[in-house]
Order: sequence, then structure tokens, then C-alpha cells
Amino acid sequence: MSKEPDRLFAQPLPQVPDFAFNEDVVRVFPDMIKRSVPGYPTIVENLGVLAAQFAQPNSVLYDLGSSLGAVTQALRRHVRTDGCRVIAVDNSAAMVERCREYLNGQDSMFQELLPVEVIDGDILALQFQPASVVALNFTLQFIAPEERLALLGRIRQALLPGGALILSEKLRFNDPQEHALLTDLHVAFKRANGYSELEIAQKRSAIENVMKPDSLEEHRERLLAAGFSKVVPWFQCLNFASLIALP
Ligand SMILES: Nc1ncnc2c1ncn2[C@@H]1O[C@H](C[S@+](CC[C@H]([NH3+])C(=O)[O-])CC(=O)[O-])[C@@H](O)[C@H]1O
Ligand SMILES: O=C(O)C(=O)Cc1ccccc1
Repeated sequence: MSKEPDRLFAQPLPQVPDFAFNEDVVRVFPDMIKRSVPGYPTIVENLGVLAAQFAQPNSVLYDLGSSLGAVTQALRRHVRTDGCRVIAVDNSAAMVERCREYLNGQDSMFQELLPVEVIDGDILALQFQPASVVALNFTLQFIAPEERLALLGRIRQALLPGGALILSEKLRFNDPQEHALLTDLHVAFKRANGYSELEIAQKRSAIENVMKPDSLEEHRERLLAAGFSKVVPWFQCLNFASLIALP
């Protein structure tokens, strides 16, 4: 993995552009996500452990919004079920190109890994195949809010009995005091990871138009409306959480 540190927002910008998953972000992405998302390494590794419990023989495991393939790599470390294959999808060409390189690296280091296909495409336009595991690891928050229910409905329809959707998201909180506390603690987390006040402020303004978090209650209700039968939070660190949704 690239070791380049994230300094994208370190210098004052006359106007902060909307955040995009372009080549500049790709270069620093492993460092950025680890220093910005509390619990990220734990979520990714354990997503593989969880997936191994839900994987059904001869089915597809989807990594939707795969970025550099961290989740795909965890799936390939943990899932041993016969005939499974991974389909990773991202609509950033820069991410997809680097993701394929990293997965080739994983292939050259380990034997008998699950086959993987990386698709450069929009998850909103995807024709889903029958799937036992679908991972949306910090991706739904970048999908336009009005598209989210229909996407979850299509995922629900594709899920096999015994399978699961694993959904990780930044959370918003309806209680203003809870929201303020966890937002402040997230800023403290970023500061402790070496980000300056300027970097934190400029990043906040870059993502505010493109990343729209929901509350846990909104996630639960929407997942049930999409046809899921059960929603089980399995991890929360500050304002970041991961849920298991059962078909
Ligand atoms: N409509 C879309 N279709 C396909 N991809 C999309 C779409 N919208 C956004 N993306 C892609 O979703 C990813 C979100 S990052 C996921 C981290 C990864 N899961 C990880 O576990 O490392 C989250 C973050 O950076 O906070 C980006 O690569 C986008 O290009
Ligand atoms: O940085 C933040 O404040 C976030 O909420 C997480 C994030 C991580 C990586 C890209 C975009 C948003």
C-alpha cells in the first residue's frame, strides 16, 4: 500500500472544491481513511470474519464502492467457502486502476484466493447476481439520498437466504447534544492523528455537499422498508458504525 501521507487540505485553499475520489485522493487514500475514520482497520478486518459466516457456496460477494479494495482483500483473507467469487465495484477510474494493482499484489503473495473481478462502474446501474454477502463500507453516504432506498431494495432482492448486507456509515444523531459530543470527539480523533485545525475545517467543507450521513434510526427504518427482516449493529466507534442487515 502507498505510504504517502494525506496533506491534501494542509495549505489554505482560496475556495475548497467539493471532495472527489480523484488521483490526488487515491495517492493518499490509505493514510486518509485510517486517520479519519475511527475503527476503520477493525471494521475492515472483521468484515472478513463476518462475511465468512454468511458466505454461501457458489455465490457472489460484492464489495460496493471498493476504493482500493481493502474490503475485498479482507474477504479473500477470511472466506474459504467453495465456489465463491468477489465482485468489487467503484465508479472512480483512478481507484479502480490502483485497486487492480493491489489485488494483483495480493494474488502474487498468497495461493488459492477467491477469484475477483473489479468493475469500473456505478453501483446504481449494476445488475446484481445472486449474492450471499454485500458490503457497503462507507459508500451509501456518498449516494444521493433519494437513490438509497431503491439501491437497498435491489441488494435485498439479490441476497440469498442465509446471506447478509454489511453496511458501515458515518452517523448523524437526532439528539443535538449527542451529535455535538460525538462530532467534537471525532475532531479530537483527527487532531490526535496529526491533522491541523485548517485541514479539519477544509476537509469538512469539501465533504459537506457530497457526503450526507443518516441517523441509525433512518438506516434501520430504510433497511426494513427495503425488505430486510433484521438490522443488527455490530460496531460503533464515535460517530462511525457498522450494521448487519439480514434478508
Ligand atoms: N455510485 C457509485 N458507484 C460506485 N462507486 C461509488 C459510487 N459513489 C461513490 N463510490 C465510491 O465509493 C467509495 C467510497 S470510500 C469507500 C471505502 C472502501 N469501501 C474501503 O473500505 O476502503 C468511503 C470514504 O472515502 O469515506 C469511493 O471510492 C467512491 O468512488
Ligand atoms: O474525514 C471525515 O471527516 C470523514 O467523515 C470520513 C471521510 C474519509 C475519507 C474520505 C471522505 C470522508
